[in-house]
Amino acid sequence: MSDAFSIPPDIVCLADYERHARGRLSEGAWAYVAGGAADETTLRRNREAFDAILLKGRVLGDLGGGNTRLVLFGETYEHPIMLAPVAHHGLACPAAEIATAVGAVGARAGFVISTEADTAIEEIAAAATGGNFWFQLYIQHDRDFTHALVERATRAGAKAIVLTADAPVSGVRDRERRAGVTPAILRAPVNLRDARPGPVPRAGLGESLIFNGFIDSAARWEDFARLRAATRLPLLIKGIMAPEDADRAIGEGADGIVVSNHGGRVLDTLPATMEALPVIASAVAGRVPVLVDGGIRRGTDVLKALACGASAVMIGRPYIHALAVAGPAGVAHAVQMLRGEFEVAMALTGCRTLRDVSPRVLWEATRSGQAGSSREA
Ligand SMILES: Cc1cc2nc3c(=O)[nH]c(=O)nc-3n(C[C@H](O)[C@H](O)[C@H](O)COP(=O)(O)O)c2cc1C
Ligand SMILES: CC(C)CC(=O)C(=O)O
Repeated sequence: MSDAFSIPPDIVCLADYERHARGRLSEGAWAYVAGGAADETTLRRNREAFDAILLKGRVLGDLGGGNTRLVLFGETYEHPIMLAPVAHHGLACPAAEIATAVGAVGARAGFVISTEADTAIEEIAAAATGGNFWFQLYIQHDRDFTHALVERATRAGAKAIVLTADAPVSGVRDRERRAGVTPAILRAPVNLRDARPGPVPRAGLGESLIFNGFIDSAARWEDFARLRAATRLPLLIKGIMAPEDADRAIGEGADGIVVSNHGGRVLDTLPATMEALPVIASAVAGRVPVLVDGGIRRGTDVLKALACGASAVMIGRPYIHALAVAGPAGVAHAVQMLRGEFEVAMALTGCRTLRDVSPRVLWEATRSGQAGSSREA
């Protein structure tokens, strides 16, 4: 019998964690974690886009002394794989974000704590000692509280703030509704306990719910400007899917952007992030680091993302699966496997360090758009 913290022996890749996790989570929790918006077109596409890109194998290069190290916002990371902000780790593991933080430190992975974490920021920070964590921000109706939250994360040692901008309203979550998921399956977000609640939007038959309530308190560019003025930490915007928004983000003082469609969970029929990345990286043209997430499941995906202009990648669902199956050891193991696969992919495409990763590792005919990596020669 395996207990919660032992790694099942048949796990050799991230898909194996997914298979095991499905058997461990309730039907509702599975629908919440695995699901995407509406018909899940974007969710599927995130994967398909990676598979459509082919690599160019290279031989007999001198790869001695290689490594996967990078510097991001002044901090050194051993590899470019980070844990994306994911709400409510308590769904997957009783120790919630504490377990994730321990696993992240073990695997030397940067960890982005969600605003909707199930654990106090300070407690997660204590568990993350020795590693780097960032804080993901959802701007709350109560703007003063929002700024106090950023201040808290800063005091706790966050190395960057990631403003998630792509979910001002919730996506159309058919899978969750079919599974009968209600907010009751989630713990109340502990870090938001002291926020002044906004008005509860209500709409009668024939009235607009979104435009009669939700959208009024949604974050805007003015909020970003206020945040920019209030924090000295590196500030990134997550959820950029248009080159125009990337350009504006940089113009407004963003230190980095995350090309993300929220794992296909918000607006269905957005392109895959790997379809958008080359276009956006080209518009950014090396002015700030570009990160990407969505559908990364193999080391070859990490290589493709970096070749298309990303400085680093984030994974979401895969580490939640690992957390559900094997707690902190699972998180560390999942990242370690992905990093190992990435190193194999680097070696077999002739890359000694991340500087060598460029569009040249991609088979020409399968490259979409033009990548604008600052590493490109
Ligand atoms: C269960 C779940 C909860 C999420 N919660 C958040 C969140 O609180 N904040 C956020 O910015 N993104 C959130 N995301 C999106 C992730 O940060 C990330 O963009 C996405 O999971 C990447 O795709 P992947 O799961 O295919 O790796 C969540 C994703 C999942 C699956
Ligand atoms: C609590 C939610 C807003 C978290 C989220 O971003 C998601 O479920 O995708």
